[in-house]
Amino acid sequence: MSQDALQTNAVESTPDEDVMVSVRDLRTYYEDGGIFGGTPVKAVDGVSFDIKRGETLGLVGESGCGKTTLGRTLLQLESATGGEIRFDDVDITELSGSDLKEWRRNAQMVFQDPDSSLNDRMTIGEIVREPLDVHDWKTPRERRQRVKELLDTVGLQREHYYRYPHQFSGGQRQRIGIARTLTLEPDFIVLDEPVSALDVSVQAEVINLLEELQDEFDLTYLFIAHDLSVVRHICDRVAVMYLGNIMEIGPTEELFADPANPYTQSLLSAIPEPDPTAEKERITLQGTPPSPRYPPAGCPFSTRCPARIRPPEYQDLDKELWTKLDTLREVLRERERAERSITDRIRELLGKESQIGTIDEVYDELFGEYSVPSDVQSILEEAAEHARQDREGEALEVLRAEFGSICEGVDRNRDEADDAEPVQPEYHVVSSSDRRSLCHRHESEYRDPGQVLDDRHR
Ligand SMILES: Nc1ncnc2c1ncn2[C@@H]1O[C@H](COP(=O)(O)OP(=O)(O)OP(=O)(O)O)[C@@H](O)[C@H]1O
Repeated sequence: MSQDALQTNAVESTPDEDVMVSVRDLRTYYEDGGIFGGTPVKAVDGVSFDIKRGETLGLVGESGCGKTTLGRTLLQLESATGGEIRFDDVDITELSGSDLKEWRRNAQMVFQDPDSSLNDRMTIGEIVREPLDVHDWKTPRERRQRVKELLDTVGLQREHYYRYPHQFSGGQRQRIGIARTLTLEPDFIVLDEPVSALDVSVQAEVINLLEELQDEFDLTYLFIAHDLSVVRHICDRVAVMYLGNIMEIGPTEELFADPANPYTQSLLSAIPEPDPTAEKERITLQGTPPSPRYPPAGCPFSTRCPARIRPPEYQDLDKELWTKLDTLREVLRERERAERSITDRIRELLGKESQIGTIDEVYDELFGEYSVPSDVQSILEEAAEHARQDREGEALEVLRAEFGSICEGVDRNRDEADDAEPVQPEYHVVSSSDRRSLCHRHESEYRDPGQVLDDRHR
């Protein structure tokens, strides 16, 4: 591992013989292919973690946070833009040609949707046998024999060899997909939402099968899922992703029982409490996740964080006004990223009012009947001036410089040069089991995120 990787995003740094997969500062960007280069989508934006041999690491987070891209990059189905992926000490991002093909035998993927991942024109036998054919494994007779054994292993029958996918139920089809991934005896499998498309009644059967197979064949899993209760059941450790970053990673039970990161706390607060009298209020997140093409400066969660640190001079600002300022910034971000339609642009050119609504209407709605202190008012005026000229980015910069904190990358202890790099959050060890969380709140001069959220939401 390079020293650089350690410093930029060290999630886990202790060398461990049990480590099978070691990921350091991994980035996967999708370029948009435009002739001018364009701004890439930062689907995975600098993650570091280890997966131990035989364990199941869960990967959770809202839609679009980069889970599938990360899983696909680990298998080299997407190329990494930067960083390292070591499997048993071989950096697989450097492999190509026959070395990559040979390595691929060790690592497979089970997909969410068994309907679209199975070719309806092939028999079950052909589908499961295909990886053996590609790798020219032994004789055709031995291949047939191996496939029949695998059908047995995943709870199907040998006679199913000559049938077609449409003759099977969703759960059976997922078993076929799983049999196919096992053909080349892999060590590592990425399970991408393997039960989300199945009826609840068959989800448990497939989960049980995956657990049995793990024991029988010493498999190591990366388990990608939306359903947090399934993750809690099956995973040894969990990584919580947001906007291409891992916000928290640690042992499952501990992370569910006592989440440290404000994002994990928000995500888990959406799970219904088994005890309806429990006094836990749901944390409702403001706005939508930012575009991974334009992640915010500083902490990736800063635009929505319910525990965001305020600058000292605004510590006592009225909560309602603070929320309105947050809403204004969210509106400006939306306007900044709104792809204005051609008609909109023509209307503007012709001097007609834009459909997005003028910034003055927004201001009126938010602050019209509110008595804003004069120091805040003058900043709002300055921002409005930019926004009226469609310079939302500059308006946002004015607001960030004044109301932003370390969470948004603003370091108030240094003279902010125009080109100063925003301050990035670092990982903090938050438990004796080496659980880590990416949040400035864990620094000693701030109140812990849990305390802040307790005050505000419980
Ligand atoms: N081939 C691609 N080209 C460009 N952008 C992509 C591509 N694949 C994914 N993305 C973008 O990368 C980001 C991460 O997507 P990804 O599918 O990895 O997220 P996810 O967490 O797996 O989402 P979901 O839970 O909905 O499957 C998204 O903004 C997505 O739109």
